[in-house]
Amino acid sequence: MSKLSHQPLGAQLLSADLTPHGPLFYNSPIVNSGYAPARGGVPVLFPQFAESGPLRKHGFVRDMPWTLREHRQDTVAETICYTLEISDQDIASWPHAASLQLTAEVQPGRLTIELSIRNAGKSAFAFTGGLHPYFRVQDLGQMRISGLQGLKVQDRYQPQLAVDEAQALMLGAEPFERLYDGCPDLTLWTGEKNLTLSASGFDQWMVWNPGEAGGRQLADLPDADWQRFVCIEPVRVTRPVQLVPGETFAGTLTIL
Ligand SMILES: O=P(O)(O)OC[C@H]1O[C@@H](O)[C@H](O)[C@@H](O)[C@@H]1O
Repeated sequence: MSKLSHQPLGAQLLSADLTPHGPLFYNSPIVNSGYAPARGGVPVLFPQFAESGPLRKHGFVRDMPWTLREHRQDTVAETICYTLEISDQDIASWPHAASLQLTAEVQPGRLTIELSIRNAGKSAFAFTGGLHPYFRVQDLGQMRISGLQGLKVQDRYQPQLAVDEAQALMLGAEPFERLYDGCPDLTLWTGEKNLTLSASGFDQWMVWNPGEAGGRQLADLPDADWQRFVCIEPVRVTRPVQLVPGETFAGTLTIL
């Protein structure tokens, strides 16, 4: 039986069943009509994180059809690989050429997701972005994240906060959006299990949840479901990735 489900739109991983933990990601039951990414799973953000530049929010590749190049499964592991080629003519506001590849591999006790981006054009470009996993939690009030203590932060709702001093991060009904300047290994207590999150290539964690009122404003999220996930996103935001022609960036997220 398949452990991964995914869709070509945005090369979005929708679910991953990790032995012995079970399903890792939240998926909204409200399916977006038209060509929009699903609310849940793991959207890919490129070449702009959120509203940190002039392009559309979170960039454009989550709204583009990728090509499934490989789907392999044996008794131990299951692997998928999607690619996307962008030419310098495709997006008027971003006249660059890039080859993107998203691979996900699940085996007992480990899920690895890798995003690689190659500058396939003739001039250098810079980008921000990353992976946007919606980790499923039993109840947001029980959820804890440890490993963030001592990191410098930029908090959307508490701009005066400079450093996170808490031993474990807990969220409530207020909206939460905090960019941590560093990407150490984290432990996520979901209310049912401890997951270890590690990243490479990315250099910041973004932690996001819309909160109760913010969740109600998201048309593709049932009113109570803000309590069922936390997004812990390995990203590049403050220090964009610079790629000269032919150069490749690789960023991974590993979940144990
Ligand atoms: O609703 P979207 O476009 O998928 O974005 C969800 C959230 O994603 C987070 O990464 C951002 O920090 C938030 O600002 C944003 O609201």
